[in-house]
Amino acid sequence: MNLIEYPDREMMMMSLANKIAGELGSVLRQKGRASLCVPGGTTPGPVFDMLSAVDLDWANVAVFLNDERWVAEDSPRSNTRLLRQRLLQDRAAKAQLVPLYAPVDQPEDAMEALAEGIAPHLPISVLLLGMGADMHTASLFPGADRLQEALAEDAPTLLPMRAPGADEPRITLTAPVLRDALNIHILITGADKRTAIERAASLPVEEAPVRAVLADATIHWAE
Ligand SMILES: O=C(O)[C@H](O)[C@@H](O)[C@H](O)[C@H](O)COP(=O)(O)O
Repeated sequence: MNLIEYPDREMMMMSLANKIAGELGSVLRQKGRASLCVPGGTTPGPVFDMLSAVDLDWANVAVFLNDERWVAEDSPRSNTRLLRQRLLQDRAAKAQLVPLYAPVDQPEDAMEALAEGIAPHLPISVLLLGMGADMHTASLFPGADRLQEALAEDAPTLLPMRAPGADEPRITLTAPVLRDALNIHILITGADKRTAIERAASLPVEEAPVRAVLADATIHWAE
């Protein structure tokens, strides 16, 4: 497992923001455009703040979430809201936000249209993921209703997901789409998540969905 341990969170966030900016810059130089796929949740905010100030050709960067909670965009639980507030600011305000949410009742009602929006931006140039202590990543939760479908090699780009560990219905990128990313980073903090990711390496993917991306990922950890 490729895990980098940092002396503290601030150094980790700075170093990761630099790494992501470097990888985006190199894809932009090669292809003229790039995509950045990021998690919501409580951990990545400081990386977003630092990235938003970086001098990059943001106008040619498509930004989208790993997964979204099916709540209105003004809900404090909305990952899209977090993206708008913390990443799509300053220089990064020029980036193109590709939605993973639409104001309809259920994720099923918007899934096809949202997947069509994502398709032109695949494969993902830089993928940043979070992880829960239950070893879920994106909304690939252990025990989720459509986990098997989302782990399949021929999974569609997006799937709706409902899980005991999730408060609301979700929509998520599926395992093959995540795994195809050119650069994969997992950002975790705290002793619980360190233990969890180490356990994940020896568990079946159905019990530890993060395992679907582990082989190709760099894990960034600080206490
Ligand atoms: O919408 C979400 O919840 C995320 O995208 C999810 O996969 C997240 O990365 C983990 O749950 C970790 O969340 P924390 O950083 O809040 O622990």
